Amino acid sequence: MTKIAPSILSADFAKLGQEIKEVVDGGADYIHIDVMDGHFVPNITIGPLIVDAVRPVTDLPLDVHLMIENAEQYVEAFAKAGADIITVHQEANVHLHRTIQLIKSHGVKAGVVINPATPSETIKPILQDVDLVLLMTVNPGFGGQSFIESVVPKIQQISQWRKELGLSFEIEIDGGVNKDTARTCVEAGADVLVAGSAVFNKEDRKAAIDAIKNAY
Ligand SMILES: O=C(CO)[C@H](O)[C@H](O)COP(=O)(O)O
Ligand SMILES: [Co+2]
Repeated sequence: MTKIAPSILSADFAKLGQEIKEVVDGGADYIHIDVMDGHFVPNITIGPLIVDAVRPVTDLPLDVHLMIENAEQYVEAFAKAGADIITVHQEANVHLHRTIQLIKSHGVKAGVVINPATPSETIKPILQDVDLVLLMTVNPGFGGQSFIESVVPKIQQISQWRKELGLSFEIEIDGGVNKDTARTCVEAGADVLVAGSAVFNKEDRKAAIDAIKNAY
């Protein structure tokens, strides 16, 4: 069963707890939290303080997507705040293997992320060490962008390598996922779909989640 991870980037932050409860009740599997630093991406969003604040709201896994430089400096704070999964960008982590091991040392699942223009080959050496691979289908930084179709062959490639290497990491897709693009992702091998605007920009969150789930 493919999982849905609503991204709180498109939620109303003035009532974040209530917003999260609505997607939990609506059938969400993970809560996706987009952390941006204004350096790696041209936007600033959430820090460990907010992760700590939402931790008591739900028992669902908190899936923390770090779009930041110097991620290793902040891993401990996000782990202590209650992250269950921490993903870091290949493009922003020169010592990627070290950062992945650091995340795991805190008892948190570790994932690697690549941007749409980054080739899959750049993460092949780390596949055996990760719990999750996140493929961006938009350029990171903002919600509400259009799905970049040319990433689909990378989903197929990562799925094929997972099979050939006998690995069991999850494949997550992030950016422009909605009821029209979900099926392509799932057919290519996705296990987890992040959806921000397609869920939080709709009045009825359960109906929005169901519409995505019913599309594949
Ligand atoms: O990482 C992200 C942006 O960098 C977000 O998770 C993503 O864009 C979700 O928003 P939407 O579903 O509206 O595209
Ligand atoms: Co994200």
